[in-house]
Amino acid sequence: MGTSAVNDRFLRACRRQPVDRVPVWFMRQAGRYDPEYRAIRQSYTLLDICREPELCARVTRMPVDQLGVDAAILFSDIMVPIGAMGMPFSLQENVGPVMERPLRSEEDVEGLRLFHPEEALPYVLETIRHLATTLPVPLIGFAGGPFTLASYMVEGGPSRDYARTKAMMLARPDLWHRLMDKLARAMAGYLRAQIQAGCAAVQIFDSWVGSLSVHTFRAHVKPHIQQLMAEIADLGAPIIYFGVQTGELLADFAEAGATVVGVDWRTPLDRARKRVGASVALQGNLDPVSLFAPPEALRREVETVLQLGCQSPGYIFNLGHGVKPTTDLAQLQRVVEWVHGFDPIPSVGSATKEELA
Ligand SMILES: Cc1c2[nH]c(c1CCC(=O)O)Cc1[nH]c(c(CCC(=O)O)c1C)Cc1[nH]c(c(CCC(=O)O)c1C)Cc1[nH]c(c(C)c1CCC(=O)O)C2
Repeated sequence: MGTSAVNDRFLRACRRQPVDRVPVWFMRQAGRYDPEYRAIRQSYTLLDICREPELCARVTRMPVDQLGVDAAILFSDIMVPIGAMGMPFSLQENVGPVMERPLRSEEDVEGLRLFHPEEALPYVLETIRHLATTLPVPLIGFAGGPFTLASYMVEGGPSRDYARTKAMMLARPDLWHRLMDKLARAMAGYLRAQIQAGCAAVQIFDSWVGSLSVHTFRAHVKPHIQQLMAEIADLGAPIIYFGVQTGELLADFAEAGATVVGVDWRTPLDRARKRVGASVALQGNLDPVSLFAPPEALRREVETVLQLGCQSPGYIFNLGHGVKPTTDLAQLQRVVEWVHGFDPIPSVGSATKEELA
């Protein structure tokens, strides 16, 4: 692990160190846009792939070989550990996670198990151990954020307004805090195990946390996120915290202990930088829909994002949310080429090209 043969520009950017080129990877970079992935999905469900370490490692590696990205993200789903906590679910095509039975009562919360990752999800850790010694780039592990996981558990599936989740939060703050505390502790244990198995960094996908007002986020979620990140900080792996529509929460994300703050496309990266300060790195934030534009128009979008991102040290190029299933693979390849062709030097202040060589 961590040998010099591994391309480390992603980890350097996480730590706000000078880089030779801007690192790039894509949220949801393994998936349906890729014909090879679709072919595998003819014979295996998503959860089948997760449970087969060799196949899972192959799927994780595909975007590294095909796109030339600077990091791999473990192929899994934020719901995988929710099964291990005792809540069965299915992943339904074009819908998302659907719970067998939603979580609604005091007893439901008490019944959630704090699982041992090595016992409950050995195949995840086996996949990581295999990848950590064979990938040419760092491997990112991940977990869902407590609010986002709770939203699936309480609603029973995807939701537009998270009405039941917010109702529990406001009507039963005691119960809500017990649920958040359990989820934060379970995900901290899960992320610790992933890092110990060989993940070089982790991302917390709190995709739907941007649906909260700033004051409800601070009162009902932030302490648990802070706790989660504090519980894994001693391992030294960068922690990326990301959610959609979280422009107003970015300063709180940095304050809660993130090493890297993920930004969606609505907030310009220079504005995000002003909000988070100089002590964290930024990741984002090309609108995933711009990948449907003709190459010349896409290129202009990529350049704009790069110029804003590179104004300060510590920048990782990514989309503002996941790759859409109908995206053309060639467009992603072009983006990687353009990002790697961009001169990041203005972003590193006093360092010269010779010093970096
Ligand atoms: C909210 C969320 C989920 N899962 C995830 C999130 C957070 C990220 C985000 O906001 O996009 C995270 C996730 N899910 C998946 C990954 C794999 C790693 C990667 O390539 O990024 C990651 C990081 C595989 C997957 N997870 C899923 C797919 C697509 C379906 C499939 O291939 O069978 C993949 C590749 C299914 C899934 N699982 C979930 C949804 C909403 C869906 C999509 C439903 C659909 O459109 O069909 C829950």
